[in-house]
Amino acid sequence: MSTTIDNIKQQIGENPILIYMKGSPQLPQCGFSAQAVQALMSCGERFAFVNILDNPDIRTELPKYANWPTFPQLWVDGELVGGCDIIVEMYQNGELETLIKQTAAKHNQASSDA
Ligand SMILES: N[C@@H](CCC(=O)N[C@@H](CS)C(=O)NCC(=O)O)C(=O)O
Ligand code: FES
Repeated sequence: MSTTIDNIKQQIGENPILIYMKGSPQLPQCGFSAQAVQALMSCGERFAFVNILDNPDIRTELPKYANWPTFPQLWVDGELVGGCDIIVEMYQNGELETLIKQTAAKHNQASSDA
């Protein structure tokens, strides 16, 4: 039987750009998730999302695993980048787009080499 933590690890391992949020990118259910996903979408690359309102176990377990108490959470290349404040700040200073574009390019390269 796979545990919630196994599930989380698999999601983080398989998706180089992944946001845990409340609601969906098209219909965020909280202003923090809305701001964060808007910044992420502005970077123009594909990303995965998990709606934690549909996944109460992940909502409970991920903050402990991540050592980060709140949502949204942006994970890039298996590492926690941060929540809304950090994402918006990185978007405003250009770091988010650089990180997202580099990550997308790296993984597109990896899959075309495979
Ligand atoms: N300052 C936080 C704002 C996010 C936040 O406070 N999220 C709260 C309200 S949406 C949260 O996730 N609480 C835990 C929960 O709802 O499970 C950030 O930068 O991400
Ligand atoms: S759901 Fe109330 S602040 Fe995010």
